[in-house]
Amino acid sequence: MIAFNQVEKYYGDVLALRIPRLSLEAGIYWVQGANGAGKTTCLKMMAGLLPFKGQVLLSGSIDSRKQPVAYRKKVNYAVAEPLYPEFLTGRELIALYQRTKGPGIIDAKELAQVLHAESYLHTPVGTYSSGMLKKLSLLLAFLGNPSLILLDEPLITLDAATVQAMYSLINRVHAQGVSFMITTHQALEEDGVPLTGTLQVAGKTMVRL
Ligand SMILES: Nc1ncnc2c1ncn2[C@@H]1O[C@H](COP(=O)(O)OP(=O)(O)OP(=O)(O)O)[C@@H](O)[C@H]1O
Repeated sequence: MIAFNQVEKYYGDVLALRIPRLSLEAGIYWVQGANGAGKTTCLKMMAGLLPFKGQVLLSGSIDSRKQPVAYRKKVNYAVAEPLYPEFLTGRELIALYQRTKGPGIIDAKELAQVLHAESYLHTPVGTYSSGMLKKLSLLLAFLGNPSLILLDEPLITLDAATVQAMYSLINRVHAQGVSFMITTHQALEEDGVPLTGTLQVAGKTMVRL
C-alpha cells in the first residue's frame, strides 16, 4: 500500500524523523509515540504537506514528490486540531473538497448524517464548537476516493456516540479497500477497530512493532 525509502525530515538543521525502509501492506495502522516523538510530522509528510528527503511511494507507483497531484488525490488527511477560514460554512468546505477530490465512496450527505453533523453545516465555521469542527474535519477526510486516510487524534473532543460512529465508519470504509494510519491514545483494537499493525515513533525513528 505504502513504502518509505530512506525518509528523513529536518526542521532547519534538526532531524525530527527518520524512516529508513518500511513497506506496509493495505490495512489499519496505529501510530504510537510519546508527545513530541514525531507522529504529526510523519502524517504531514505522508499527506504531502511537508518537504522531506527520501521517497514515499503509494500503491507501488505513485511517488508523493514526483506525482504530487495524483498522490494527494489518493491520500486524505484529518489534522489533530482543525482550523478553517471562519467565514466559510461547512457546506462550502465540503463542496470545495468534493471538487478537488472527485466522486466519493460515500456521499457527503450520508457522512454528515453518520457523524451527527447535518444540523449545523449550513452555518459559518467560526460559530462551531471544537467537537463540531472536529466532526467537519473528519467528514472532509472521508470525501473522494482515497486509498489511504491519515487521522491525527481523530477521537479528541468527540462525544461518545460520535466515537462509536467513527469506529463503524473506519470499519465500513476499510472493507471497501481503504487503508488507515491513526494516531490516538485510545486502545483502538479493544474498541472494535481491527489493527493490521502498530507503528512506533521513538528516538526520531519510525518502525513497525
Ligand atoms: N514547525 C516546526 N519547526 C521546528 N520543530 C518542529 C516543528 N514542528 C514540530 N517540530 C518538532 O518536531 C518534533 C516532533 O513533533 P510532532 O508534532 O511531530 O510530534 P508528535 O509525536 O505529533 O507530538 P504530540 O503527541 O505532542 O502531538 C518535536 O520535537 C517538535 O518540537
